[in-house]
Amino acid sequence: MNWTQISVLTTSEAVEAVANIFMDFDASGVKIEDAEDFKKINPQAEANHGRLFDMKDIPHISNGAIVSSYFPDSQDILAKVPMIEERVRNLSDFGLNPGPAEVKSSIVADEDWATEWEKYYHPVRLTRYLTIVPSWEGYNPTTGDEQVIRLDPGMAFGTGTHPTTQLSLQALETVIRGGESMIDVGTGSGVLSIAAKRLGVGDIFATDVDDIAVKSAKDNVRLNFNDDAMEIVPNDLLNGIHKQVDIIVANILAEILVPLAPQAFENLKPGGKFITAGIINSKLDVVKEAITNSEFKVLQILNMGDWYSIIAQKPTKDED
Ligand SMILES: C[S@@+](CC[C@H](N)C(=O)[O-])C[C@H]1O[C@@H](n2cnc3c(N)ncnc32)[C@H](O)[C@@H]1O
Repeated sequence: MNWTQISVLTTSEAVEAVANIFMDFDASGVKIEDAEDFKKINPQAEANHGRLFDMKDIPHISNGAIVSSYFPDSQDILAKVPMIEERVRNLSDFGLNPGPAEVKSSIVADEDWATEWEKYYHPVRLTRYLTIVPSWEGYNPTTGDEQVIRLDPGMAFGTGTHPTTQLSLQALETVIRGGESMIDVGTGSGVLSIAAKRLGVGDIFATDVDDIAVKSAKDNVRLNFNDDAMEIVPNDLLNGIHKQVDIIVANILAEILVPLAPQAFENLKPGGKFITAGIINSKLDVVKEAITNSEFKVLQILNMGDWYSIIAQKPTKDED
């Protein structure tokens, strides 16, 4: 079967939002080529800790980003290109720079696109303790305290290599002491829940609004633990969820974190930690304000390039 590939030339800060637009048009898959990802690679660190990319093998762009998506012939996506173009241009209303927002189309054969990225994805030690290993590669930990996360992200977001995921992993390493309960909102491939379990979290409840992500997270949990290691359900934010946990983590766009903040407050025990990531620099103040308006105390702000993560705490009973 032939597929139509639609590609948008945009900026690094807009890649997630453009990917979301494609998903709204029922794309069957999204590929991101981001110049920032390549600039951040430190060849020496890669050599020490296992290799993420083989630079010389990869066709890459030196500026901005290209987000491509794939549609079956039956969707007649070419007729909708003007609407896609308009949605991308309108990202400036949300404080994101859409860049040139140039849209191109081409025809690709079969489903090669679905597995194309796999050849660039290798084991990588992402934080002090966490190494992500693609499910199809063998790997032996190099130190005793290294925790391995086996992952086949498939169509779901979360290979572990995006800065927002890395910031979330670093924040989890900072707050986890062992034995906590946790909710992961927008679990994607399940990467944060699997990492948290490896770092010693007890009960984990993970949600995602996207059914493909829920399936992918379940498959990835099975790659690492037993089926019943954690509960993963389709859900929009924390609507209808009434729990009392020690940690809530959410790596989602800022616009979605804002309504999540009061729900997180309700679902945390006194003293519980709320980790948010997915925050582009222009949105940091908006998210911080939503967090403090919900009576959280901001403990720490982590930063990687244009991206931020916030660790906040619900006051303990004594602080009320
Ligand atoms: C940036 S990805 C993060 C994936 C993974 N947690 C990570 O850190 O790599 C955001 C995820 O949030 C999900 N999501 C978006 N809006 C949501 C909502 N309203 N409720 C629950 N999940 C949502 C998306 O489907 C996507 O899987």
